Amino acid sequence: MTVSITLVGCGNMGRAMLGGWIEQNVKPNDILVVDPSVDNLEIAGKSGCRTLTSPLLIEEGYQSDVIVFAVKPQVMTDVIPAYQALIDKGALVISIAAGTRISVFEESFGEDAAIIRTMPNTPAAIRRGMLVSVGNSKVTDHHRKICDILMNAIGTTAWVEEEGLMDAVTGLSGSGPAYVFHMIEAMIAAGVSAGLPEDLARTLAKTTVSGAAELAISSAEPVDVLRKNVTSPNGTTAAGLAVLMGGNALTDLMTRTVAAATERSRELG
Ligand SMILES: NC(=O)C1=CN([C@@H]2O[C@H](COP(=O)(O)OP(=O)(O)OC[C@H]3O[C@@H](n4cnc5c(N)ncnc54)[C@H](O)[C@@H]3O)[C@@H](O)[C@H]2O)C=CC1
Ligand SMILES: O=C(O)[C@@H]1CCC=N1
Repeated sequence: MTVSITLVGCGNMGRAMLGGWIEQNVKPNDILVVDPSVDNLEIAGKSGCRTLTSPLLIEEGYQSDVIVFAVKPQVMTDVIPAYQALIDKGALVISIAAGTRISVFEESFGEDAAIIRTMPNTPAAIRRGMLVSVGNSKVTDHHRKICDILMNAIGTTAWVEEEGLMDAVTGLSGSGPAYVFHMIEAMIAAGVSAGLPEDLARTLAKTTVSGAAELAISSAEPVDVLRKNVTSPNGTTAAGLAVLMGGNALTDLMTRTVAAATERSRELG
């Protein structure tokens, strides 16, 4: 099945998805990108897709199977009314905005519109994203199939049936890459402070995080067993983990981190 896509907003996340779709052989001809930023359109245009700075420039006969809204939550209500004609022609709506509820789209497009809210993350750019979706009652199996085609092209997908879960999804996997990047930054700084040259510390930190994540995904063992496999009795890892796990330090910090992001997602709604 081929899917024609209108991508509204081609910043960090729009670009990540676009890169993944093109890499997965979605035809550039089947993609229209709308974004007022000429710089961002220039980058998007390099993939061969069509680009426009405004929805006012969309020709009358144009239609697409799906409109993906990838603009900031704060401007969403101003942006979406200009796409009513495409919705009237039957386009499925997918929004990736943090916080913005399905009801915001229903209020603008009417209750018959099929709306999916998806939370991706930036590793979608290398087809390693995590994408979680929830749909309204107008979303059919056909719509789910369209969404799955787009999202499977750029990562691992899951559906939830309860929209309320999307705030915690956003707090964990949507924002999660930033937590991991910061952990890599902290590991580099720690390596330097332990005496390593910065270049070497950077390579060691990135490769260790990437290798450990790959092992966690590919191994049949649960992650706590993988952790124990590294930890020799009275060895170096035990000494390090006594700091990281002492008083539940990292778990407490991560719980507060995800809770703060989850709460912010609720506020944005
Ligand atoms: N960056 C991330 O890791 C993730 C972001 N999101 C969501 O994705 C959405 C976009 O976030 P980012 O890409 O990070 O922001 P961004 O600021 O990088 O991109 C937003 C884009 O929207 C464009 N834009 C502004 N007004 C527009 C309009 N009227 N019509 C079309 N395009 C317009 C901007 O020029 C820009 O290119 C947000 O709603 C965010 O919550 C979701 C998951 C992860
Ligand atoms: O920081 C944000 O609001 C967006 C949503 C998830 C990741 N980035």
